[in-house]
Amino acid sequence: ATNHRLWPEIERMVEAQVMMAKMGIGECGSGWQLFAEDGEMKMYRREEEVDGMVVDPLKAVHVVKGITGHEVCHHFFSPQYRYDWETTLEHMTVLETISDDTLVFLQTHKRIWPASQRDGLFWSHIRKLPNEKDRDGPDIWTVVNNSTDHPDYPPNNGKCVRVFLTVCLLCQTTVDPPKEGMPLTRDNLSCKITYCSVVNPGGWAPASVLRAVYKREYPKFLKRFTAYVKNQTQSKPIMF
Ligand SMILES: CCCCCc1ccc(-c2ccc(S(=O)(=O)CCO)cc2)cc1[C@H]1C[C@H]1c1ccccn1
Repeated sequence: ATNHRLWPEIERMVEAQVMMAKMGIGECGSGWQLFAEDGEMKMYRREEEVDGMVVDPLKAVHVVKGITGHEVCHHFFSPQYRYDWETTLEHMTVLETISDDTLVFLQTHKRIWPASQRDGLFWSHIRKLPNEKDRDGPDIWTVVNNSTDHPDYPPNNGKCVRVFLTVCLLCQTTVDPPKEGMPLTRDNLSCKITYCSVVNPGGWAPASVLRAVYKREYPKFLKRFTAYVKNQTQSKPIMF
């Protein structure tokens, strides 16, 4: 729905986030340090603080066989799967359905001692993008999540401290064509996933605690989420 109050912001954020996600780590500016690696998954972060609070930008790249970018983005965007893969989630509500590709979420995350509990209120938008490199190749799919306001849920008015986040999941599918006359199967699929996130914890939390939490939670999240998508799709028809 292009006539919604958030539309100009969504357009601007999607364009900016997709451009950043497409850039390699080298081009993304200096200061990226590899902090986690597991097979094809590589996680980088930049150490940044705003008003003394850790807001380390994170960029992860991963290559997963047997699934498509559409399937990855569909399972990331759609609320009905979220409790299955988002382990730090305590509660999730869809506050607004702006259109079938744009939702507003309110999420409370489990408290991480000794910091106080956090919640996040953000719009989430899923979009298919043309594959510029290979016109007749599979499309690129992306989901962008960005903090927003909602009149009924002002920040920090209850038990939770409101986090401010911007997240971009960008997926590029590659099809390795089967032998002449053989059917296309999931063995011919590979998906390059780029996950970028900046989470401002919203209120003070010890830098050492935050960095330890991110170091533990982000690799776990991406591994668990991609394994979940593989599991959910393995016996289903391919969704391009
Ligand atoms: C003292 C801790 C303060 C920060 C707590 C917090 C809040 C939200 C978030 C977060 C919110 C949304 C997203 S998402 O990618 O849009 C998916 C939808 O859920 C992702 C991560 C993260 C964390 C930090 C736990 C850390 C953490 C890291 C990866 C996963 C879960 N938790």
